Amino acid sequence: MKVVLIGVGQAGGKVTQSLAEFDYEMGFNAVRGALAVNTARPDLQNLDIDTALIGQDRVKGHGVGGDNELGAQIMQENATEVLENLDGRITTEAEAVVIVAGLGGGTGSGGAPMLARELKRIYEMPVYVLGILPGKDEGGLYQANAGRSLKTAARESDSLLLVDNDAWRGSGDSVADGYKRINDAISQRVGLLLASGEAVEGVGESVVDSSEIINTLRGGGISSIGYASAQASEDPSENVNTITSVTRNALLTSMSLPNAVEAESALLVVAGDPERLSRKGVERARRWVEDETGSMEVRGGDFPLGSDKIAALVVLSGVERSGRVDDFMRKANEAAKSQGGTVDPNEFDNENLDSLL
Ligand SMILES: Nc1nc2c(ncn2[C@@H]2O[C@H](COP(=O)(O)OP(=O)(O)OP(=O)(O)O)[C@@H](O)[C@H]2O)c(=O)[nH]1
Repeated sequence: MKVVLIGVGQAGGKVTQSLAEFDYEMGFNAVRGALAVNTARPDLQNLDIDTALIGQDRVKGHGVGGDNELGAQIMQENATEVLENLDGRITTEAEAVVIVAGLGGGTGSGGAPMLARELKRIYEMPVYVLGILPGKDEGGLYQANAGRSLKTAARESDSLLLVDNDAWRGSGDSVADGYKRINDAISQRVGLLLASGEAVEGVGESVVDSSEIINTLRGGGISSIGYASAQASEDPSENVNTITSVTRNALLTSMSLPNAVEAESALLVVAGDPERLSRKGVERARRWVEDETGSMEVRGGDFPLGSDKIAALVVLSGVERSGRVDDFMRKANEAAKSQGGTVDPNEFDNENLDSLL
């Protein structure tokens, strides 16, 4: 799937750069444009992709210090300028736009949903938000910001792909090492998903294309992604079990939103050397995903890739009713109250979330 990426805020810019680099190094060419937008000048100076500094009149290039309402306002005032940076590429090259942001800060958390709204007013194509949830040890302001931003981003975009900062962090990692590992993991998983819709080798009926990604996410709400791989045998008949076991690992141990398995729809992409892939294995794994997620809408397909490994990439859509999202919203609500108690006590309850989605 050909996309334009727009990173908003510090985390958004870093992850966007990491995704663009992965796509370039792998030669996939799914990323047709990458722009980082921020209110903080120093965060942009560290990046090699195109950048746009906004809100200089308000914060003088210093960032919004976690104030996501200010982040949203600044984006609203500057959306036209941001879009001008990208217009040519969005209209001529892209099948979708992906906005990337950390949901805990100010610029990305407030700016990403606002930008999604502006893009949707102008373009027909899907607009997705890749949102990073603060880990459970991060401060109350981050949790409260993310709670608010999560609801709005899910409402304003065609799908909010959530990555929990605790999901792929190594146990002994420093904060910086942890970010590097998580950003690499995001790039690999999301990068492979985008590239899977662009596969050119061994084209056949079973190869995943962009429309399957778009249709899987069509229901809106919150989505998540997982990945696992294993060594493949040269004989495809010996890989039936390998395909089912990598699919189990991806869904049960490696999702970007852990413990959220129940879903409205799903996509299983099995990547590997076409000579080694087993149709029977892919179909068996796809049926297993149906049983596990309780979804009747599970798409499955291949991604031909020159490799001696087999990998499973699982995308779940409509996971907002999972206990994991409820838990997060409860904590965000408590954090919001302890930040000054200005939040409507019902704002984060589940029914309210349902009606917003
Ligand atoms: N995965 C990941 N998360 C990050 C990274 N950098 C920051 N974060 C997370 O992003 C959230 C903070 O958002 P930032 O992007 O730093 O903030 P911002 O949008 O630039 O907003 P302001 O700094 O308030 O102007 C926190 O939850 C951090 O843990 C990164 O490189 N990778």
